[in-house]
Amino acid sequence: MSAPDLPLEQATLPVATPRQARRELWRALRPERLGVGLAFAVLAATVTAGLFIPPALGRIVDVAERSGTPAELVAPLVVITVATLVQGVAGSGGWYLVVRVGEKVLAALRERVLSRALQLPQAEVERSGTGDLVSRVSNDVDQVSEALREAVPQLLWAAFTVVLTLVGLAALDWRFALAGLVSMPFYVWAARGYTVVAPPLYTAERAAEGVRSQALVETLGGVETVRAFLLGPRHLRRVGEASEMARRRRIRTADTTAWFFSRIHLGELTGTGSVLLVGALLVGDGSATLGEATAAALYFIRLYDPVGALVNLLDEAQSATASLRRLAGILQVPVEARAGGEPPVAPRLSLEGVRFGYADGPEVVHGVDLVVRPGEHVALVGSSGAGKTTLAALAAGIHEPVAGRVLLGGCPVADLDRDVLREHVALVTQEVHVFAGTLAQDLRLARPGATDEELLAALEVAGARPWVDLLPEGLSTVVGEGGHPVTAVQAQQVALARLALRDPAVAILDEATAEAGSAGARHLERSMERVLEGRTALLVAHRLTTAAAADRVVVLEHGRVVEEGAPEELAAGTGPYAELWRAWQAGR
Ligand SMILES: Nc1ncnc2c1ncn2[C@@H]1O[C@H](COP(=O)(O)OP(=O)(O)OP(=O)(O)O)[C@@H](O)[C@H]1O
Repeated sequence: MSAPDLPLEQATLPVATPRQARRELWRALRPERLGVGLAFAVLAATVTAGLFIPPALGRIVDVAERSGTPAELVAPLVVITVATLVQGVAGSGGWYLVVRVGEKVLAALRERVLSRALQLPQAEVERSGTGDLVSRVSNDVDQVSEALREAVPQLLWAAFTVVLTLVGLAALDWRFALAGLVSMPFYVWAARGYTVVAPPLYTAERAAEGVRSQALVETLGGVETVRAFLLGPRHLRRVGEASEMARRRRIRTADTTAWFFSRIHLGELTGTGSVLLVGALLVGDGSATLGEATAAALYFIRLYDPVGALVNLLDEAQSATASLRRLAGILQVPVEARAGGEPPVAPRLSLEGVRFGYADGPEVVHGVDLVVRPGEHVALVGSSGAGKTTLAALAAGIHEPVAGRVLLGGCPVADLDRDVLREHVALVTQEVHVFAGTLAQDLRLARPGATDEELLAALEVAGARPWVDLLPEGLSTVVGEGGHPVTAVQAQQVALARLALRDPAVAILDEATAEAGSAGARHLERSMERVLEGRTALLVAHRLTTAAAADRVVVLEHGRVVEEGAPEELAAGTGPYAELWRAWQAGR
């Protein structure tokens, strides 16, 4: 395997524009607008209750200054107690409501992103690498979810507090509000600089994280090949370079954040100084009491926390926005527009002049013509790398040809709705997967409504009954990862049983007999024959006994059909198949 060095800035999936991201967020928020309204109302009530506390404290100062009676303290103390209680109760209620709505919105968004991720055109995933996709559905979802849980409730609380506290200051005396506003230019200066500078930094940071994930996935996913070809140092270097880039970008964003905070502190200093100065002047000329000046200073100090939180949140919001744009980016990738098309009438599969290449790589299938007639079993044979698996994926509509057409019953597969296509054509790849869960759940993935009897019948056809009947809890046995272990042959049989349940007219099978051992392989061959009976089938035959049982054999070499015909005729001839057949016989 040649492992060309990947450029660190490789193509990744698209990132949505801020507008597209807002549209996606709004789409997820819309069904929850009642909840959002209620949460807003409760949060506003909480903040309003808090506004009563500084003037009540101011009143206490005034009473103390003129040595008033203890009875005069009762009213302000009651106000403080009630306001504190309301703040506590309504505050936690509002918080709960916001978090609840946030979770619902996040769930809706995550579901849409995941379902779109599963529909992404294979070519797009090949081009951008699975690491980027994994990083988006893990890191970026985490980032947005953290923001919705923490940042959004705080952001709302902070915004309400700032606005309503300024109203409170103005209610005491408009000059206090004016003094408080002196700090604003510093905040705006900080915030504007940050909102302009930070977004590209965060986007770049996330992109570097995506590249690092990709490098890790490639190294760990292909660990055996990496070891076998002594590619460790090269992969380590690549992971190291990607990590270094992610680290450098993280530090750059952290530096920007530190700058931002220093401007905020300048704002706090100026604002508090101005309010105290105005307070002193107003008390001096008798237009305000000492208590009112105290209340004004308390009001302004109350702003520290929310403004600080806004700063923090601006930081988190920027970061979450970058993640949201990456998630929404997945939603912007057009899924192949399949108009629906007329469902195919006959299970006839034809490939006409099909050409294909992976991502930006060279062409690996060079103009293949192939017809599988209804009910016919055609075996694809050829040496490793000839293009058999690729051709099977093209026939199943997983890849789209760059030229030529794949037709099902005369209808171009590219025009067929995916669900219609899957109903008619099923693909069983070499990498069969037994999903964690009970055996029945695993099988019902193919046909959700199937009864236990139907499941058992399908297992019977796939030749799996002998071992399934011995399972401790039969169909309810948990199989796969963390459950009852299944062998490679058993996993294949489960896949074949799923195929029988799905009951497609056309089956495309990439035979995985390589690791099965010869006894297991013979077992599977019989299972396969039974499952394929009556169906149109295209088989990637790694074992020539499978090819010998087919109606027709197509020999592929270097992405081209070099020979085709009935297996016994070809075996008796002198062409490439006869050569493969003799080598196979000799090697048995
Ligand atoms: N995901 C991929 N990305 C890039 N190139 C690929 C990919 N999969 C296969 N190829 C290349 O396409 C060509 C055909 O490969 P393919 O797997 O279809 O051959 P095959 O005949 O099925 O081989 P095998 O019998 O070993 O499975 C090979 O040159 C291979 O390196």
